[in-house]
Amino acid sequence: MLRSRTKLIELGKRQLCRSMCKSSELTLVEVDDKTGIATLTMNKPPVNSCNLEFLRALKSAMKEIESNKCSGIILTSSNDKVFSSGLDLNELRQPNPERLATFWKELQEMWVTLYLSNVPTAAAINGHALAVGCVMAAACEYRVMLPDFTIGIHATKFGYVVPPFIVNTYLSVLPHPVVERALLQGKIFSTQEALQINLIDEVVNSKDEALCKCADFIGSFEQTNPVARALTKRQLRAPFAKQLLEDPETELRESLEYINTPLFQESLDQYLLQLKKKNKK
Ligand SMILES: CCCCC/C=C\CCC/C=C/CC(=O)SCCNC(=O)CCNC(=O)[C@H](O)C(C)(C)COP(=O)(O)OP(=O)(O)OC[C@H]1O[C@@H](n2cnc3c(N)ncnc32)[C@H](O)[C@@H]1OP(=O)(O)O
Repeated sequence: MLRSRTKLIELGKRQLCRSMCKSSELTLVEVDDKTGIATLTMNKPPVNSCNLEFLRALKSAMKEIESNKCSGIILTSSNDKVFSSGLDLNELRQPNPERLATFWKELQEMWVTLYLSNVPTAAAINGHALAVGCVMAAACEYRVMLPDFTIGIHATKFGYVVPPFIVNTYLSVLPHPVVERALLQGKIFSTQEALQINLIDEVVNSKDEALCKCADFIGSFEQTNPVARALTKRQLRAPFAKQLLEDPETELRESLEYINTPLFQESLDQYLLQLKKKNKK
């Protein structure tokens, strides 16, 4: 009882000393004056689907947080049911070639920025995290999730080949056989299933609790040297990012080619129809 009261007081304090750092329409950044932890809230209605502008806003918010020497990043969502629904599929449908190339480059850069961030990163998953939404959470160092939501990469279910950097994000969190089965089945996990396979670290009952856990995780590095920590993290993660760091053009070319195939475009049309139909029922 006493412990939970102390926790609540602690939570209150944390909320009080939070100050706004910088926000755009699509992202909101709040920095805790005491801890230096930045909470980056995704705010693209209705479901945080990643279009070009949103990917740009996310990347620029992360870079700004790093350059302000914040002590860590907590990634979360302003929507209390959806963390992120992944890529905005409208960006991939009958695309304008120039915009698609810019979009895909932004995706690559946003991923590299988050995956190799110098500061500790944690995801407070307060809603469904699908496809690239799951990838963003998995690119963080720590994940805590609310019950009764879903998380996973279901690309193969609707006819998409999974790009290598997405495979690699899973591989840096989960063992190879688990990744293989999950990606080939296009498996979407419930919160409880995600905990069982260690795709997430903990389950909590509220967003505030999720933010608190993430702050505690980031605080656990207080006694480490930030430069040594960042370089060690980079060393551990570089093999998974090697391909994108050394040759982003090949990944870009292969993805654009694939997105422009009739096979991809047809399955995308069908999938988008299904998504819209669901809402008309
Ligand atoms: C060898 C080289 C290979 C290279 C391969 C290259 C390319 C392959 C590309 C593969 C990459 C995939 C990564 C992705 O991230 S694809 C995105 C996949 N995401 C999804 O499938 C999520 C779909 N959404 C949902 O399941 C649900 O929306 C939800 C997230 C569970 C939320 O449900 P709910 O709260 O009920 O909201 P609605 O369903 O009503 O959605 C509201 C509104 O938003 C539209 N919408 C939802 N998600 C997306 C999206 N990802 N993109 C675009 N639009 C989306 C939905 O249609 C609704 O619109 P209307 O209000 O107009 O009906």
